[in-house]
Amino acid sequence: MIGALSFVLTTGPRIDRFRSLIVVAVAILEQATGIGLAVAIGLFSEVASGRSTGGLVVIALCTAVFVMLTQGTFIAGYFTRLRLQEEIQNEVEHRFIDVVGTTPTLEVHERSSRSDKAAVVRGARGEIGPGFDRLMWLAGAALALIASAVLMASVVPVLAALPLFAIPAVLATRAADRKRGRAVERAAPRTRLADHLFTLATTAAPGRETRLFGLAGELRRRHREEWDSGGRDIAGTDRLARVPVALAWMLFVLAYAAAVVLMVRAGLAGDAPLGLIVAAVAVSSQITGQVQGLLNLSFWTLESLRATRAFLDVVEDGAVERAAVVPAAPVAVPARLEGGIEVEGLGFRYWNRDRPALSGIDLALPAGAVVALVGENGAGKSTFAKMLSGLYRPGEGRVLVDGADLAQFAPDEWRARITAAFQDPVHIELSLRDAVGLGRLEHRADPERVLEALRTAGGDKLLASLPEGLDTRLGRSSWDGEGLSGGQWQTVANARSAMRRAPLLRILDEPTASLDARAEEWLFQQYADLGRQEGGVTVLVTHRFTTARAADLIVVLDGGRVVETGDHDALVRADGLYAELFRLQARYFV
Ligand SMILES: Nc1ncnc2c1ncn2[C@@H]1O[C@H](COP(=O)(O)OP(=O)(O)OP(=O)(O)O)[C@@H](O)[C@H]1O
Repeated sequence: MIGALSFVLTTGPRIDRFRSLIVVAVAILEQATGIGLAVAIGLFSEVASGRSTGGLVVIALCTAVFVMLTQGTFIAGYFTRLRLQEEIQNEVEHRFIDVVGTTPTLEVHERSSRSDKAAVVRGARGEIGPGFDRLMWLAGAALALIASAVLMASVVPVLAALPLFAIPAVLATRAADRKRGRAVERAAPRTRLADHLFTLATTAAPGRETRLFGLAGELRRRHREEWDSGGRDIAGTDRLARVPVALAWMLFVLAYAAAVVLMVRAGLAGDAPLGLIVAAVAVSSQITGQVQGLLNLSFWTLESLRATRAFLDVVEDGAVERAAVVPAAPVAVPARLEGGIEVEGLGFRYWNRDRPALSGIDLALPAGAVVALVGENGAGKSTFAKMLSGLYRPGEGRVLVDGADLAQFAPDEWRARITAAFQDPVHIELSLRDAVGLGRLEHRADPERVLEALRTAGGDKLLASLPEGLDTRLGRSSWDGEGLSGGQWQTVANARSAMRRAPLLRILDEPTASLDARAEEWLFQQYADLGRQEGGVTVLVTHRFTTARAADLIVVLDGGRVVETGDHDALVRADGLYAELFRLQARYFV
């Protein structure tokens, strides 16, 4: 929590010192209003008892100026406070994007110990921006409470101890909040699932299937179930945790009642001037409000601190991963592949799985070769492709690029030299020029380069069909753009991957799944020719044996292991799993 506190205290002033100063001033002045008015009433009654008209006028004027000053500062400072909160929020969100969007591996999205934390931050990130403001108001409220205690103590010294009776209530609230925080973290997998169900039920892409299968009611029911079961845990924790808060609060009320009795007695005994007693009684009437305010502010401040701590955890985990994955003195990625990529004893297990997804993989992928990865669903093809791109860290073994261990490369540098197209590509809803050009940021504005990439991916027909050519807006979820078919989105993604020239590794993870036969044939031929000319390794994950048979090397995976390798003729002769799967598929085409 100390780290979160120091982050909250320093981020505001670092981003905007002037606005932070105003926030501090407003927080303190606003809280001083009650005390100031109580003192004014005390002075008023003192002067009134001396029948001094001039004195009364001066005090009335001073009171009016004081009220105008405090309320004016509050009103004038309102937008400054909002603006500072937005600035902090912006900074935090940008940093979150930097960390979560650039960690070298996919662990932050897939390893639950990390993805749950990231989900908590996504859900509670709105609490981080107001953290500085809440903390300052909390400090202001604490100062006001102390000032009230001093005033009351000047009537009856023992009353200085009154705020101490508020401490158990504050501590109990803190403890209750900590328990709530843990319950929220425990409920994170359920809330994430509820979010997913909400997205399924309310967004465009799944809308077709949810209507066709009449899923709205079912999704609503499950969403409610997940939400309720997560919420029940939080509510149950809240209920138990609030009991000590209520008891501590009662203790304070009793102490307050005793304080009032003591002050009235001092007044009757003539132990203090009338004005002071009036001010002390006036201030004591505010104590409950002050303590209540203090408790509310501590709750909200703790919410901010908790969200900040989760954010800092995500940042720290990202830094730990970076330190483990990015070598201090990286080896340069070769300009061109000479020998090829070798895989030695490669093994990998997903974090929530008992069985490895890949084990004992030994392979040589020669430079310039087209390598087809085939195997049944769940055999490990996509996992292997992700290992080659460095998106997962090998549990065992290593990947060698021309003899250099992939782990010795800077991940960004390696990824800048490879390219990939996936079966379920991201629909980048921008102009066609951007959706393709983003494959190579440096050349995204170069129309020749974008057109060439579209040609390579067989996107000429798509381009010709769009009303504004490269400037056509794509997609209908984010704006009123051109709707594309599944195959057309796939073509855009394939073109994006073709923006990178002469990659050392080209991963094609079923990029032809939604393409027609002609488009698939064209695409495969293009990539095979490019790969052979440029000398990189082309890894093609496919279920279509008509495509796989043209590869230079076919690797058959089964249960995370390589069970066969060779070219089509050799594998058919070997009459193993490949031959069986090939015959099964061929049956439908002859
Ligand atoms: N993110 C993940 N977390 C946990 N397990 C996973 C994850 N992704 C895949 N797996 C598991 O790893 C194994 C290999 O999956 P992978 O996606 O690599 O198979 P595949 O051969 O590409 O399958 P398909 O042909 O269906 O695309 C499967 O048992 C799968 O359930």
